[in-house]
Amino acid sequence: MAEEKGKPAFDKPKIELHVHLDGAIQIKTIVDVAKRRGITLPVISEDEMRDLVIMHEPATLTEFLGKFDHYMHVIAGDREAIKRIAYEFVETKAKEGVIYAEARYSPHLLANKGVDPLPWDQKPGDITPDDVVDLVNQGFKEGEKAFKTKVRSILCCMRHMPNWSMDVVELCKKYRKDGVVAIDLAGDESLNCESYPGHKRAFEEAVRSEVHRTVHAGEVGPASVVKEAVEVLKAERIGHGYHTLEDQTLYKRLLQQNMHFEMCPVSSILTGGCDPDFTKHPLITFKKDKANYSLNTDDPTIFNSTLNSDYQVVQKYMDFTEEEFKRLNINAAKSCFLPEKEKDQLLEQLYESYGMVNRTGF
Ligand SMILES: O=c1[nH]cnc2c1ncn2[C@H]1C[C@H](O)[C@@H](CO)O1
Repeated sequence: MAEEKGKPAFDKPKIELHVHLDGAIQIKTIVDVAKRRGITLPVISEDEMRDLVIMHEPATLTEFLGKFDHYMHVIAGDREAIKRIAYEFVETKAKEGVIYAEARYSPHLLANKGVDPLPWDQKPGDITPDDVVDLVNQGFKEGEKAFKTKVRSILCCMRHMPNWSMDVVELCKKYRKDGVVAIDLAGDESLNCESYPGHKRAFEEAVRSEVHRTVHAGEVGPASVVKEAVEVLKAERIGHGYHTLEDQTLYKRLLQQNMHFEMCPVSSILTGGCDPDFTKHPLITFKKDKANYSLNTDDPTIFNSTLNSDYQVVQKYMDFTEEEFKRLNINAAKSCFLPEKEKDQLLEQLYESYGMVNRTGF
């Protein structure tokens, strides 16, 4: 995918709200850690590993989710590796011109203790989901010091693991003043919440405890999943949401409510969420309607992309202008899950760098 080359599509400070930490690991890190831990990978070189992990053609969400099986066992259950991926994440985002990012991950998928079932066929160890959050926090904090980009975490519940979800909301509560800003629900959207009440209970607790909420919905699944996210799980933002357009009543209502949509253009094609012809992309409608949305990479390792490739795609195929890039980043800052004071500071930073003296215009 990665277009890159030449001048970035939007060479100004950016905000990214939808990116999976475990979908943004450098291939070199995977190969290095595997060597150090004596883990045999299915291939030997970095190039072969890249070829195995990257999605080259549009496929399905299930095929895409299968890509994590190739490397998660290398990072999970290793303190040094978990901290390292967090630190390197900040470095990458700083290079991309991101001044604030919300990175998401499932603490359970990186743990090797206190998680049932143990993921990735690991041997039991001593890293709990709570330890994972602490390690990621350490990596982000050290990264912020070194690279000046601020990163906060969103903790993911996984659709197929409803018995983990109460743990996830408790971790969000425990770390709310220390790096964690929200809860999410990720994974296979065909598993709805009626059949998996664990998620509903966790999101009810999130509402009760004022933990911010975003939900993957309408990425490959129908508008009804978006409706469930908003009405049952009380989502404040929607991850992807392309298929919301199939229910015009819902779409109009969400437009009116100024719902934020976390859009991931490159991802949307490769997961089979949207038609591969970018000129027919739902994002064009969201833009025309001046909706509240952000642009995001989602899983840059697997999509072989950078934030700039997402910006390039919308510039090339959807006529995005510098004005629209500014507008959507301001909307992203307004819709981020930081405490109000920090949000205001972030907005100030954007207004200043965008030369918006009177702070209005959109
Ligand atoms: O685009 C996505 N849709 C649904 N689930 C996803 C997507 N990207 C990553 N995930 C899953 C796989 C990861 O292991 C998990 C937590 O980041 O979230």
